[in-house]
Amino acid sequence: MSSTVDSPISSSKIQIHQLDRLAPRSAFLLFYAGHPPHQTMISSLSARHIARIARQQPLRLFSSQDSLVVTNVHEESGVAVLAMNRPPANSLSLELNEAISTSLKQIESNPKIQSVILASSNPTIFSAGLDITELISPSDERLPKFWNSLQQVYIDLYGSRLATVAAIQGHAPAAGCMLALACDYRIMHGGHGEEHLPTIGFNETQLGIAAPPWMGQLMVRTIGFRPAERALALGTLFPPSEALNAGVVDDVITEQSSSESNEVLKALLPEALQSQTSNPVMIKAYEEAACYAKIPPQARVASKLVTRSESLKEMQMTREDDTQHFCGFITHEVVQKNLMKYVEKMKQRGKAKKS
Ligand SMILES: CCCCC/C=C\CCC/C=C/CC(=O)SCCNC(=O)CCNC(=O)[C@H](O)C(C)(C)COP(=O)(O)OP(=O)(O)OC[C@H]1O[C@@H](n2cnc3c(N)ncnc32)[C@H](O)[C@@H]1OP(=O)(O)O
Repeated sequence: MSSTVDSPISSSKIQIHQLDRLAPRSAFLLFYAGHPPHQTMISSLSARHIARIARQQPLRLFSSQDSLVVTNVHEESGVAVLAMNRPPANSLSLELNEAISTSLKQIESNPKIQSVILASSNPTIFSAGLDITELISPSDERLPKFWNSLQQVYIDLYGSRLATVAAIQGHAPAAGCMLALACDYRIMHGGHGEEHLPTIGFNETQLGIAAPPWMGQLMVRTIGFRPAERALALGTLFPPSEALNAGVVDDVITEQSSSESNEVLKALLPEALQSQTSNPVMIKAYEEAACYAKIPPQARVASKLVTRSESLKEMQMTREDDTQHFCGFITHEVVQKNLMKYVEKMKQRGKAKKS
Protein backbone atom coordinates (compact mmCIF):
# COMPACT_ATOMS: atom_id res chain seq x y z
CA MET A 1 0.00 0.00 0.00
CA SER A 2 1.21 3.42 -0.71
CA SER A 3 -0.21 6.79 0.15
CA THR A 4 0.81 10.37 -0.39
CA VAL A 5 0.74 13.02 2.25
CA ASP A 6 0.61 16.73 1.55
CA SER A 7 2.92 18.52 3.89
CA PRO A 8 1.47 21.79 5.15
CA ILE A 9 4.88 23.38 5.57
CA SER A 10 6.45 22.57 2.24
CA SER A 11 4.95 21.77 -1.09
CA SER A 12 6.76 18.42 -1.23
CA LYS A 13 4.75 15.22 -1.20
CA ILE A 14 5.80 12.32 0.94
CA GLN A 15 5.43 8.81 -0.39
CA ILE A 16 4.65 6.46 2.45
CA HIS A 17 5.21 2.89 1.34
CA GLN A 18 3.87 0.17 3.56
CA LEU A 19 4.59 2.34 6.54
CA ASP A 20 2.90 -0.03 8.97
CA ARG A 21 5.66 -2.56 8.41
CA LEU A 22 8.51 -0.11 8.65
CA ALA A 23 8.26 0.92 12.27
CA PRO A 24 11.95 1.34 13.07
CA ARG A 25 12.66 3.10 9.80
CA SER A 26 9.78 5.54 9.76
CA ALA A 27 11.75 8.63 10.67
CA PHE A 28 14.39 7.70 8.13
CA LEU A 29 11.77 7.12 5.47
CA LEU A 30 10.13 10.45 6.06
CA PHE A 31 13.44 12.19 6.06
CA TYR A 32 14.46 10.35 2.93
CA ALA A 33 11.39 11.68 1.18
CA GLY A 34 12.85 15.16 1.54
CA HIS A 35 10.67 16.28 4.38
CA PRO A 36 12.23 18.38 7.13
CA PRO A 37 11.68 16.32 10.26
CA HIS A 38 11.10 17.41 13.83
CA GLN A 39 13.04 15.01 15.97
CA THR A 40 10.85 14.85 19.02
CA MET A 41 7.59 14.61 17.21
CA ILE A 42 8.72 11.99 14.77
CA SER A 43 10.28 9.82 17.42
CA SER A 44 7.23 10.11 19.61
CA LEU A 45 4.87 8.91 16.86
CA SER A 46 4.83 5.22 16.02
CA ALA A 47 4.93 4.29 12.34
CA ARG A 48 1.52 2.65 12.68
CA HIS A 49 0.18 5.87 14.14
CA ILE A 50 1.69 7.98 11.37
CA ALA A 51 0.33 5.63 8.71
CA ARG A 52 -3.16 5.75 10.19
CA ILE A 53 -3.23 9.54 10.31
CA ALA A 54 -1.68 9.69 6.84
CA ARG A 55 -4.58 7.77 5.34
CA GLN A 56 -7.11 10.09 6.91
CA GLN A 57 -5.82 13.62 6.79
CA PRO A 58 -2.86 15.82 5.88
CA LEU A 59 -0.06 15.08 8.31
CA ARG A 60 1.51 17.87 10.31
CA LEU A 61 4.83 16.44 11.36
CA PHE A 62 6.24 19.46 13.07
CA SER A 63 5.91 23.11 13.59
CA SER A 64 9.06 24.96 12.60
CA GLN A 65 8.40 27.58 15.28
CA ASP A 66 9.06 25.22 18.14
CA SER A 67 11.81 23.01 16.66
CA LEU A 68 15.23 23.54 18.21
CA VAL A 69 16.74 22.70 14.87
CA VAL A 70 15.21 23.01 11.41
CA THR A 71 16.51 21.05 8.44
CA ASN A 72 15.87 20.56 4.77
CA VAL A 73 17.53 18.66 1.94
CA HIS A 74 17.97 19.44 -1.74
CA GLU A 75 18.81 16.16 -3.38
CA GLU A 76 19.37 17.67 -6.85
CA SER A 77 22.46 19.51 -5.62
CA GLY A 78 23.36 17.11 -2.80
CA VAL A 79 23.14 19.94 -0.25
CA ALA A 80 21.22 20.09 3.05
CA VAL A 81 20.67 22.84 5.60
CA LEU A 82 20.69 22.37 9.36
CA ALA A 83 19.77 25.56 11.17
CA MET A 84 19.81 26.18 14.91
CA ASN A 85 16.52 27.63 16.02
CA ARG A 86 16.59 28.29 19.75
CA PRO A 87 15.65 31.90 20.50
CA PRO A 88 16.84 34.26 21.70
CA ALA A 89 20.53 33.41 21.07
CA ASN A 90 20.91 29.76 20.02
CA SER A 91 22.73 29.17 23.27
CA LEU A 92 23.61 25.50 23.46
CA SER A 93 21.47 23.62 25.97
CA LEU A 94 21.50 19.85 26.43
CA GLU A 95 18.41 19.61 24.22
CA LEU A 96 19.79 21.80 21.43
CA ASN A 97 23.03 19.79 21.39
CA GLU A 98 21.10 16.55 21.12
CA ALA A 99 18.92 17.95 18.35
CA ILE A 100 21.99 19.02 16.34
CA SER A 101 23.57 15.56 16.63
CA THR A 102 20.36 13.71 15.77
CA SER A 103 19.61 15.90 12.76
CA LEU A 104 23.13 15.63 11.43
CA LYS A 105 22.95 11.85 11.62
CA GLN A 106 19.64 11.85 9.79
CA ILE A 107 21.05 14.03 7.04
CA GLU A 108 24.08 11.73 6.78
CA SER A 109 21.79 8.74 6.32
CA ASN A 110 20.63 10.15 2.97
CA PRO A 111 23.17 8.91 0.40
CA LYS A 112 22.19 11.65 -2.04
CA ILE A 113 23.43 14.35 0.32
CA GLN A 114 27.12 15.26 0.35
CA SER A 115 27.19 18.68 2.04
CA VAL A 116 25.42 20.44 4.84
CA ILE A 117 25.21 24.13 5.67
CA LEU A 118 25.20 24.80 9.41
CA ALA A 119 23.17 27.97 9.89
CA SER A 120 21.04 29.93 12.30
CA SER A 121 17.47 31.11 12.02
CA ASN A 122 18.56 34.21 13.95
CA PRO A 123 19.98 36.77 11.49
CA THR A 124 22.31 38.40 14.06
CA ILE A 125 23.46 35.50 16.24
CA PHE A 126 24.95 32.26 14.91
CA SER A 127 25.21 30.80 18.42
CA ALA A 128 25.97 32.45 21.78
CA GLY A 129 27.91 29.35 22.87
CA LEU A 130 26.98 27.29 25.88
CA ASP A 131 23.75 28.16 27.59
CA ILE A 132 25.30 29.73 30.66
CA THR A 133 22.28 28.89 32.75
CA GLU A 134 23.28 25.21 32.34
CA LEU A 135 26.49 26.04 34.20
CA ILE A 136 25.07 27.83 37.22
CA SER A 137 24.20 25.70 40.26
CA PRO A 138 23.88 22.66 38.00
CA SER A 139 22.49 19.29 39.10
CA ASP A 140 24.98 16.41 39.49
CA GLU A 141 22.99 14.38 37.02
CA ARG A 142 22.48 16.93 34.25
CA LEU A 143 25.94 18.57 34.15
CA PRO A 144 27.90 15.54 32.82
CA LYS A 145 25.06 14.72 30.43
CA PHE A 146 25.15 18.28 29.16
CA TRP A 147 28.92 18.23 28.61
CA ASN A 148 28.70 14.86 26.90
CA SER A 149 26.14 16.24 24.49
CA LEU A 150 28.52 19.07 23.56
CA GLN A 151 31.44 16.66 23.07
CA GLN A 152 29.14 14.60 20.85
CA VAL A 153 28.20 17.59 18.70
CA TYR A 154 31.90 18.28 18.19
CA ILE A 155 32.65 14.65 17.30
CA ASP A 156 29.67 14.45 14.94
CA LEU A 157 30.44 17.69 13.16
CA TYR A 158 34.22 17.37 13.01
CA GLY A 159 34.03 13.75 11.90
CA SER A 160 31.04 14.03 9.59
CA ARG A 161 31.20 12.25 6.25
CA LEU A 162 29.48 15.37 4.88
CA ALA A 163 31.28 18.49 3.81
CA THR A 164 30.21 21.05 6.39
CA VAL A 165 29.90 24.77 5.67
CA ALA A 166 29.20 27.27 8.46
CA ALA A 167 27.02 30.23 7.43
CA ILE A 168 27.90 32.65 10.22
CA GLN A 169 25.37 35.47 10.02
CA GLY A 170 26.23 36.98 13.38
CA HIS A 171 27.96 36.49 16.71
CA ALA A 172 29.76 33.21 17.37
CA PRO A 173 31.48 33.33 20.78
CA ALA A 174 33.01 30.35 22.62
CA ALA A 175 31.18 27.10 21.84
CA GLY A 176 29.44 28.99 19.00
CA CYS A 177 32.89 29.48 17.51
CA MET A 178 33.67 25.80 18.17
CA LEU A 179 30.69 24.80 15.98
CA ALA A 180 32.05 26.93 13.16
CA LEU A 181 35.64 25.71 13.56
CA ALA A 182 34.46 22.09 13.46
CA CYS A 183 33.11 22.70 9.94
CA ASP A 184 35.11 22.41 6.71
CA TYR A 185 34.49 25.97 5.56
CA ARG A 186 33.39 29.17 7.28
CA ILE A 187 31.67 32.19 5.76
CA MET A 188 30.97 35.17 7.99
CA HIS A 189 28.83 38.22 7.47
CA GLY A 190 30.84 41.46 7.57
CA GLY A 191 28.24 43.22 9.73
CA HIS A 192 26.16 46.30 9.26
CA GLY A 193 28.49 49.23 9.97
CA GLU A 194 31.22 49.61 12.58
CA GLU A 195 28.76 49.69 15.48
CA HIS A 196 27.13 46.38 14.72
CA LEU A 197 30.02 44.11 14.00
CA PRO A 198 29.50 40.44 14.79
CA THR A 199 32.42 38.69 16.47
CA ILE A 200 33.81 35.18 16.62
CA GLY A 201 36.33 33.56 18.97
CA PHE A 202 36.97 31.82 22.25
CA ASN A 203 36.17 34.40 24.93
CA GLU A 204 36.11 31.93 27.83
CA THR A 205 38.89 33.57 29.85
CA GLN A 206 36.78 36.73 30.00
CA LEU A 207 34.18 34.70 31.88
CA GLY A 208 36.80 33.40 34.32
CA ILE A 209 36.82 29.94 32.72
CA ALA A 210 39.10 28.28 30.17
CA ALA A 211 38.29 26.58 26.91
CA PRO A 212 38.74 22.82 27.32
CA PRO A 213 41.80 21.29 25.63
CA TRP A 214 39.94 19.94 22.59
CA MET A 215 38.38 23.35 21.88
CA GLY A 216 41.68 25.13 22.38
CA GLN A 217 43.42 22.64 20.06
CA LEU A 218 40.78 23.22 17.43
CA MET A 219 41.78 26.89 17.36
CA VAL A 220 45.47 25.92 17.27
CA ARG A 221 44.84 23.65 14.28
CA THR A 222 42.87 26.40 12.54
CA ILE A 223 45.06 29.50 12.98
CA GLY A 224 48.40 28.15 14.22
CA PHE A 225 50.08 27.89 17.61
CA ARG A 226 51.20 31.41 18.47
CA PRO A 227 48.11 33.35 17.30
CA ALA A 228 45.88 30.75 19.00
CA GLU A 229 47.87 30.85 22.24
CA ARG A 230 47.42 34.61 22.42
CA ALA A 231 43.75 34.61 21.38
CA LEU A 232 42.91 31.92 23.94
CA ALA A 233 44.68 33.70 26.80
CA LEU A 234 43.10 37.06 26.02
CA GLY A 235 39.69 35.64 25.18
CA THR A 236 39.80 37.46 21.85
CA LEU A 237 36.59 37.95 19.94
CA PHE A 238 37.53 38.74 16.33
CA PRO A 239 35.42 41.11 14.23
CA PRO A 240 34.96 39.83 10.65
CA SER A 241 37.98 41.39 8.91
CA GLU A 242 40.31 40.34 11.73
CA ALA A 243 38.81 36.87 11.76
CA LEU A 244 39.55 36.63 8.05
CA ASN A 245 43.13 37.87 8.44
CA ALA A 246 43.81 35.46 11.28
CA GLY A 247 42.26 32.53 9.37
CA VAL A 248 39.45 31.97 11.88
CA VAL A 249 37.04 32.21 8.92
CA ASP A 250 37.62 31.53 5.23
CA ASP A 251 35.46 34.23 3.74
CA VAL A 252 33.74 37.46 4.79
CA ILE A 253 30.76 38.76 2.87
CA THR A 254 30.16 42.48 3.07
CA GLU A 255 27.54 43.01 0.37
CA GLN A 256 23.93 43.62 1.35
CA SER A 257 21.13 41.24 0.50
CA SER A 258 19.60 41.82 -2.89
CA SER A 259 15.86 42.08 -3.34
CA GLU A 260 15.79 39.05 -5.62
CA SER A 261 15.46 35.72 -3.93
CA ASN A 262 17.58 32.83 -5.10
CA GLU A 263 15.51 30.00 -6.59
CA VAL A 264 17.70 27.17 -5.31
CA LEU A 265 17.75 28.65 -1.82
CA LYS A 266 13.96 28.85 -1.92
CA ALA A 267 13.89 25.09 -2.38
CA LEU A 268 16.78 24.39 -0.04
CA LEU A 269 16.01 26.53 2.99
CA PRO A 270 13.56 25.35 5.66
CA GLU A 271 10.52 27.51 6.25
CA ALA A 272 12.06 29.30 9.24
CA LEU A 273 14.87 30.52 6.96
CA GLN A 274 12.84 31.59 3.94
CA SER A 275 13.63 35.24 4.75
CA GLN A 276 17.26 34.42 3.96
CA THR A 277 16.78 33.47 0.29
CA SER A 278 18.51 36.65 -0.89
CA ASN A 279 21.10 36.66 1.84
CA PRO A 280 24.63 36.81 0.37
CA VAL A 281 26.10 34.64 3.17
CA MET A 282 23.58 31.93 2.39
CA ILE A 283 24.13 32.23 -1.34
CA LYS A 284 27.89 31.88 -0.88
CA ALA A 285 27.42 29.03 1.61
CA TYR A 286 25.28 27.19 -0.93
CA GLU A 287 27.87 27.73 -3.70
CA GLU A 288 30.65 26.36 -1.47
CA ALA A 289 28.52 23.42 -0.30
CA ALA A 290 27.58 22.55 -3.89
CA CYS A 291 31.22 22.76 -4.91
CA TYR A 292 32.24 20.25 -2.18
CA ALA A 293 29.29 18.04 -3.18
CA LYS A 294 30.76 17.58 -6.67
CA ILE A 295 34.04 16.06 -5.38
CA PRO A 296 34.03 12.23 -5.44
CA PRO A 297 32.88 11.53 -1.87
CA GLN A 298 35.30 8.67 -1.10
CA ALA A 299 38.25 10.91 -1.95
CA ARG A 300 36.84 13.88 -0.08
CA VAL A 301 36.14 11.84 3.05
CA ALA A 302 39.55 10.13 2.89
CA SER A 303 41.27 13.50 2.73
CA LYS A 304 39.26 14.68 5.73
CA LEU A 305 40.35 11.62 7.67
CA VAL A 306 43.99 12.46 6.97
CA THR A 307 43.68 15.75 8.83
CA ARG A 308 41.07 14.88 11.47
CA SER A 309 41.27 11.26 12.56
CA GLU A 310 44.13 11.71 15.07
CA SER A 311 42.40 14.47 17.01
CA LEU A 312 39.10 12.60 16.94
CA LYS A 313 40.79 9.50 18.35
CA GLU A 314 42.40 11.60 21.03
CA MET A 315 39.03 13.12 21.87
CA GLN A 316 37.45 9.67 22.23
CA MET A 317 40.28 8.53 24.50
CA THR A 318 40.17 11.54 26.80
CA ARG A 319 36.43 12.08 26.78
CA GLU A 320 35.66 10.78 30.24
CA ASP A 321 38.54 12.65 31.87
CA ASP A 322 37.43 15.77 30.06
CA THR A 323 33.91 15.42 31.51
CA GLN A 324 35.31 14.97 35.00
CA HIS A 325 37.56 18.02 34.64
CA PHE A 326 34.69 20.07 33.32
CA CYS A 327 32.31 19.12 36.13
CA GLY A 328 34.96 19.68 38.80
CA PHE A 329 35.95 23.01 37.29
CA ILE A 330 32.46 24.39 36.75
CA THR A 331 31.20 23.48 40.21
CA HIS A 332 34.20 25.11 41.91
CA GLU A 333 33.06 27.92 44.18
CA VAL A 334 35.23 30.60 42.55
CA VAL A 335 34.10 29.60 39.04
CA GLN A 336 30.46 29.66 40.13
CA LYS A 337 30.92 33.18 41.50
CA ASN A 338 32.54 34.35 38.25
CA LEU A 339 29.76 32.84 36.18
CA MET A 340 27.06 34.43 38.31
CA LYS A 341 28.72 37.83 37.95
CA TYR A 342 28.95 37.33 34.20
CA VAL A 343 25.29 36.40 33.86
CA GLU A 344 24.30 39.36 36.02
CA LYS A 345 26.24 41.68 33.68
CA MET A 346 24.62 40.02 30.67
CA LYS A 347 21.16 40.57 32.13
CA GLN A 348 21.90 44.22 32.99
CA ARG A 349 23.09 44.77 29.44
CA GLY A 350 19.91 43.16 28.13
CA LYS A 351 17.73 45.36 30.37
CA ALA A 352 19.63 48.51 29.34
CA LYS A 353 19.16 47.60 25.70
CA LYS A 354 15.43 47.11 26.14
CA SER A 355 14.83 50.33 28.11
C1 LIG B 1 42.35 22.95 32.47
C2 LIG B 1 41.05 22.26 32.45
C3 LIG B 1 39.97 23.23 32.25
C4 LIG B 1 38.73 22.49 32.04
C5 LIG B 1 37.66 23.47 31.84
C6 LIG B 1 36.63 22.85 31.16
C7 LIG B 1 35.63 23.46 30.72
C8 LIG B 1 35.21 24.85 30.91
C9 LIG B 1 34.07 25.10 29.97
C10 LIG B 1 34.27 26.26 29.20
C11 LIG B 1 33.47 26.29 27.96
C12 LIG B 1 32.75 27.32 27.66
C13 LIG B 1 32.15 27.50 26.36
C14 LIG B 1 31.06 28.54 26.26
O1 LIG B 1 30.43 28.55 25.27
S1 LIG B 1 30.75 29.62 27.54
C15 LIG B 1 29.49 30.72 26.91
C16 LIG B 1 30.12 31.91 26.33
N1 LIG B 1 29.16 32.77 25.69
C17 LIG B 1 29.15 34.06 25.88
O2 LIG B 1 29.94 34.62 26.62
C18 LIG B 1 28.13 34.84 25.09
C19 LIG B 1 27.31 35.73 25.94
N2 LIG B 1 26.42 36.49 25.10
C20 LIG B 1 26.79 37.59 24.42
O3 LIG B 1 27.91 38.02 24.45
C21 LIG B 1 25.72 38.26 23.61
O4 LIG B 1 24.48 37.81 24.04
C22 LIG B 1 25.84 38.01 22.10
C23 LIG B 1 25.91 36.53 21.73
C24 LIG B 1 27.09 38.73 21.56
C25 LIG B 1 24.60 38.61 21.39
O5 LIG B 1 24.47 39.96 21.77
P1 LIG B 1 23.10 40.72 21.51
O6 LIG B 1 22.68 40.55 20.11
O7 LIG B 1 23.31 42.11 21.99
O8 LIG B 1 22.02 39.93 22.37
P2 LIG B 1 21.81 39.95 23.95
O9 LIG B 1 23.10 40.06 24.66
O10 LIG B 1 20.76 40.95 24.29
O11 LIG B 1 21.27 38.48 24.18
C26 LIG B 1 19.95 38.10 23.82
C27 LIG B 1 19.38 37.22 24.90
O12 LIG B 1 20.13 35.99 24.90
C28 LIG B 1 20.62 35.72 26.22
N3 LIG B 1 21.93 35.06 26.08
C29 LIG B 1 22.95 35.47 25.35
N4 LIG B 1 23.98 34.63 25.43
C30 LIG B 1 23.59 33.62 26.25
C31 LIG B 1 24.23 32.44 26.73
N5 LIG B 1 25.46 32.07 26.33
N6 LIG B 1 23.56 31.64 27.56
C32 LIG B 1 22.28 31.95 27.94
N7 LIG B 1 21.63 33.09 27.52
C33 LIG B 1 22.27 33.90 26.67
C34 LIG B 1 20.75 37.11 26.86
O13 LIG B 1 20.75 37.03 28.24
C35 LIG B 1 19.52 37.80 26.30
O14 LIG B 1 18.43 37.34 27.04
P3 LIG B 1 17.23 38.32 27.41
O15 LIG B 1 16.60 38.68 26.09
O16 LIG B 1 16.37 37.49 28.28
O17 LIG B 1 17.84 39.52 28.10
